[in-house]
Amino acid sequence: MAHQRTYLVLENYIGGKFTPCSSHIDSYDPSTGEVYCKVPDSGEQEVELAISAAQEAFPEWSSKSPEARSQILYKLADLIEAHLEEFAQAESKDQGKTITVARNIEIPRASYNFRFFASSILHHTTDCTQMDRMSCTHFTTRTPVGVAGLISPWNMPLYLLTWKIAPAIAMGNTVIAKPSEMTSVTAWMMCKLFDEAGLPPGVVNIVFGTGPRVGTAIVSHPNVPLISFTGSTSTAQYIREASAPYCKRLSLELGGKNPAIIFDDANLDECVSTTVRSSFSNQGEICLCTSRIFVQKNLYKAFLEKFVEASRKWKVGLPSDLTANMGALISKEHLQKVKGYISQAQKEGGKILCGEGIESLDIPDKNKMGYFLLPTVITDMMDDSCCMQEEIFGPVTCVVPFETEEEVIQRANNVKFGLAATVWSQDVGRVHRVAKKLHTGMVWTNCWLIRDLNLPFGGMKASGVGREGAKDSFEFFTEVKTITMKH
Ligand SMILES: NC(=O)C1=CN([C@@H]2O[C@H](COP(=O)(O)OP(=O)(O)OC[C@H]3O[C@@H](n4cnc5c(N)ncnc54)[C@H](O)[C@@H]3O)[C@@H](O)[C@H]2O)C=CC1
Ligand SMILES: N/C(=C\C=C\C(=O)O)C(=O)O
Repeated sequence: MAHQRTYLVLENYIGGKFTPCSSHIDSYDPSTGEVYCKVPDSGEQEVELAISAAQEAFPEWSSKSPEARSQILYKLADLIEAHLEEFAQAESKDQGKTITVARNIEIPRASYNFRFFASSILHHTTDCTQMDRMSCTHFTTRTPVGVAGLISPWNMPLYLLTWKIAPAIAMGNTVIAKPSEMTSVTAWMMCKLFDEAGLPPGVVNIVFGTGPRVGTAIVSHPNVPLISFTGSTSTAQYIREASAPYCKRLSLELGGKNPAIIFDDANLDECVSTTVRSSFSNQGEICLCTSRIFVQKNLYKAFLEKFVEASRKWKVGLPSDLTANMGALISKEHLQKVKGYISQAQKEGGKILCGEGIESLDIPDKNKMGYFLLPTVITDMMDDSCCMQEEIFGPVTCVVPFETEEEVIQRANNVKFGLAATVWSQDVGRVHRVAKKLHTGMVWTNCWLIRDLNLPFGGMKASGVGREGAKDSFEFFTEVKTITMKH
């Protein structure tokens, strides 16, 4: 008898109920290249139902006290934490990331996102000014905006989705959310917890499917006044155009081409180990990953030697391997795209020092069709080459020398993106000068990716519009009104 394959079949979550979909998209296990899950291929009809459910839930949810909403968010955080291991296993299988990253970083952060905004809404204040000469007091009020459209990517699935859902509902909005069709499993699992957490039906609706069908229907819907999106700059451009007729409020968190600037007085061991991490964490699939490393001439040779040695030790393995530093990339297409950049670099005169084409992968036979790639270090690249200008979003990084502070600032700024940078030096004055002159939304000095969720997260130039964080998300997810009282 022929062996019948069984798949994990996801359902939309609309108005507090799981609703099946008649057609599905194949979702692949990146470590084997095999289909293991079927994701609803929803369209306009499902989006309409979800927006209606969100509109219906809005009056009651938005009039709840912050304390009441906060309790529900805390409960949801507790429930995610109680199921941490199931979420971590599912995220690692669905995305290809290591179980270590899913278990120790991403799922705990998804739970913390709810806890963070559950607390932060209890401490909001609004502005008030006095105008005694006119016998007036002015003050502002803030109210939720309405139905929030939230679209998230595949690189940190639950972590980035909850970073949007938590502030949106904490401030009293209701939600239609669309995770990436490539990584929908943990969002679906989270829906199973909403009822137990006490979230009323319709407050969060999740519609699974592709960008062109579900995403387009959300961003061009007149009853969704606000869109928060994380993903590529090209999709963001489309969203700006599609939403323009409705004057929607947009928060766009996009790609980066993040420089590491390493001066010759930097602590070499620390900057090598952190820059390996910043280049290759999560397979280089984080918008904050370093992909251009500028090293001051006197340190260049020593840095390169140690950096290549450390990159070779950055172990690629199965996502379930506890000793692996890196798992599989998200998809076959993405793997081809990243490899394409490496070939292009060689055509443009680049020299590959380790990784793709130099060493071989050590992966079990049953995973040979998985989307694995070794951490790859390239030198001898011109600043205007593809690999130095475009977002690769994979484990590929370029190392180039520089001589002076002025020169490196100009070269680091010479890309269309402006998300994040790292600066390495023991000269405090220099660190401050350089950080101020970089055209990026975030600068980490002598460290990387240490986050205070209170402070603004986001980029300049093609890296985005708007910021997320305690105060910024409060402002984005609420409508402000100025009231003047004459007395
Ligand atoms: N966090 C980041 O900065 C991310 C950057 N990227 C960059 O984008 C490149 C392409 O990756 P993609 O998966 O194609 O990113 P993408 O921007 O197309 O996908 C992000 C989200 O947008 C949705 N989407 C796609 N088309 C849409 C549309 N027309 N309307 C509304 N939503 C839409 C997707 O379904 C997904 O949920 C990557 O190689 C990487 O360079 C991708 C994902 C995350
Ligand atoms: N937005 C992304 C990463 C965020 C990291 C953080 O909030 O700590 C991304 O990769 O798109």
